[in-house]
Amino acid sequence: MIQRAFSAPGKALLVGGYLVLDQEYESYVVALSSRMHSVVESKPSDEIKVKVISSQFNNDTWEYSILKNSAGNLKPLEINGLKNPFVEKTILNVLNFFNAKKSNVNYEITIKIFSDPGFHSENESKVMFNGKKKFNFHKKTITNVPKTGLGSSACLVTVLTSALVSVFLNDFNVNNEENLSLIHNLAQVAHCQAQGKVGSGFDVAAATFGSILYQRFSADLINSLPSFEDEGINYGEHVLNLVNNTDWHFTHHRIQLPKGLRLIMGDVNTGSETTKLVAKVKAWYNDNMPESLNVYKSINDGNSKFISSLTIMNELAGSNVEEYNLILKEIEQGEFKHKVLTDISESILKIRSNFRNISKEGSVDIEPAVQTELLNNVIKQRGVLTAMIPGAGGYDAISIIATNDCNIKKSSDSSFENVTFLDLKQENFGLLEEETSSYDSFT
Ligand SMILES: Nc1ncnc2c1ncn2[C@@H]1O[C@H](COP(=O)(O)OP(=O)(O)OP(=O)(O)O)[C@@H](O)[C@H]1O
Ligand SMILES: C[C@@](O)(CCOP(=O)(O)O)CC(=O)O
Repeated sequence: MIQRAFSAPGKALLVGGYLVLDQEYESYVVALSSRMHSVVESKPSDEIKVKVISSQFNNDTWEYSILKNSAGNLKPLEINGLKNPFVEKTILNVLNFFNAKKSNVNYEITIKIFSDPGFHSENESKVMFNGKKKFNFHKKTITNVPKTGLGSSACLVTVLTSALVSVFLNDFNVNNEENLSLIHNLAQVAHCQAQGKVGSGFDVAAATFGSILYQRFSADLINSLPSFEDEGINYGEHVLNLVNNTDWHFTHHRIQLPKGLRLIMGDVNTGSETTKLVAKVKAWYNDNMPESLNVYKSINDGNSKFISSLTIMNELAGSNVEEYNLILKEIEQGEFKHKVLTDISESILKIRSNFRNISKEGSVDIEPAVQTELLNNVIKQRGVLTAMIPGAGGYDAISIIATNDCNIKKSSDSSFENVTFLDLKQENFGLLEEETSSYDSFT
């Protein structure tokens, strides 16, 4: 019995929301310390069987037998009629990919999934700690536990893809760029198919590659895949060609927040309305051309200035420590004189102002008034560089970039009474292989 373990980080899209749905625009995505995990056990078998267990959520279990249809495509069938589209599509795409490569897929595979605190509401849960990992256990099934917007499905698909690929690809190595690209491409296909739509994919990209500047791939790459049910279609060949032999023309460049700064995530409400918000913004954009294009270009100018200013801070931290320490002191004192600080502050204010205009014109709550008031109070705090509403916006979260010593989390200011500051931080790395012993007593 071979055993391996993997983990992938949640995400926060700091700038680039909505625009990143268009290949033209770049986004700034921070990977978070809340991670999801997969522990895989496999042994050769006379036929392929896959069992996925999520013991934290009422011991949810999905068990698949694999059928071969008339065209030779492998179809996972959950033996108890249970549904988890993200698990099913991941198994479908990985199996058909390796089947097309003529790899032996006859293994009995058991994969245990774990999610760190942070992905879901901790209410009505029991914390279990084995001395290495801490997980919350719920008496409810996964779909009945409120989510927090960190990208649980993207992480699930990424760690599940990695677990399965590690069974069929003996020398699978998360430090190998080609292997990472394989995981990314397979996971994007499965995630989009499971969601029934093609978002920008920033969440799967962050789960795979970590904190990144990200520009999306063309949705046509995935939308043009045939269905594995299509008569006479060798689905696996199409997946193999898309995943291995196609340039996706997307970009991901590693980033990290400048030295001495950290990300603080505030949870304001559970649940996110991303799909509805995206539909409303798209309608506003199409109904208000060409003015809406000008608004997007203004937002993109803000995004670019934010990104370039953080790059300058990273360079100064290395090339001019004295100047950089003065910059950090200005943030701590709440008096921005240095151009790089005024540029960052003004770029986010410009982005937020444009999003408030879209909110008003499109009747869509990207930055609702209550969040505007909260953010305006947050940025007055000493040690805070800037603050924004991550991703699609709405009511559920705020992101803050602050100095390591900023004590906003301990503030008694009544403005923050509805904010739960999450116990997580930014991480640079995406997919990691973990020590299987870290999960002892949970597995
Ligand atoms: N630990 C887990 N075990 C099994 N399935 C999971 C787990 N975490 C997430 N999922 C799957 O992902 C689904 C949630 O994905 P969905 O796209 O609805 O939200 P999301 O955008 O990923 O959520 P969020 O960004 O809030 O984390 C769950 O209903 C479940 O099918
Ligand atoms: C609105 C969008 O650009 C970002 C959504 O981010 P989040 O799910 O709210 O973290 C959608 C997308 O990129 O797929």
